[in-house]
Amino acid sequence: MKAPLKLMSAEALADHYRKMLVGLGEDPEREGLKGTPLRAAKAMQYLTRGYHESLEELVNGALFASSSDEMVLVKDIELYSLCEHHLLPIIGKCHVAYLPDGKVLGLSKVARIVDMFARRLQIQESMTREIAQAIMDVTGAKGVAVVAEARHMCMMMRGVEKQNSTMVTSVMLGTFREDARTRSEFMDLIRRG
Ligand SMILES: Nc1nc2c(ncn2[C@@H]2O[C@H](COP(=O)(O)OP(=O)(O)OP(=O)(O)O)[C@@H](O)[C@H]2O)c(=O)[nH]1
Ligand SMILES: [Zn+2]
Repeated sequence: MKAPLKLMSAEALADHYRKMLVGLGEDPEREGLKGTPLRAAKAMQYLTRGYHESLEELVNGALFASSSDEMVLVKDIELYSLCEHHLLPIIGKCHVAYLPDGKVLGLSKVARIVDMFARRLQIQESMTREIAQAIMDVTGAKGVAVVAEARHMCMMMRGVEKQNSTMVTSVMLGTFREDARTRSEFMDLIRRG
């Protein structure tokens, strides 16, 4: 997913929030709302900051030579994203595994890669695929598996108003796709409490 073509300053974006408040029948000059347009603009910029991050800068060389060819799994990484249809939160967790091929990635970088794609306007399917592909590109692993489990506020707070459904998406690349045993080892590990 590409970054937006033209970026606005927080102040310019705040003007739009001010208009939105008026459109919603509110008074943006009342005491409680005075700072809100700028705060909301900055919050939205923060929640979409993933557009402006680069994989290279984020990984910052934290790739280490290793002869291990055993599965590396980072599970239960918190996920906060925004759905591109309603701009409402997607909240959940993500499990990322890879089979190293001579290189392992700094542990925190796995979570940073998840955030880089979560902090955009997303649909869960694309986000899952983008995370998997990025882990593959960075590590040159033999295989990558990503499972995301999330709740969509657009389905809970409005619309169909279902409070208990979770969307689960998975992307398997390389060995995880080709070898059922590797895939089921991963699935067993993430299901374990
Ligand atoms: N596949 C997929 N769908 C999503 C995701 N996030 C939101 N949606 C869905 O996007 C769809 C948009 O449908 P529309 O009919 O255009 O919008 P809507 O009238 O607000 O739909 P309702 O939510 O059913 O009220 C809805 O079915 C949402 O549940 C996502 O990450 N993946
Ligand atoms: Zn939505």
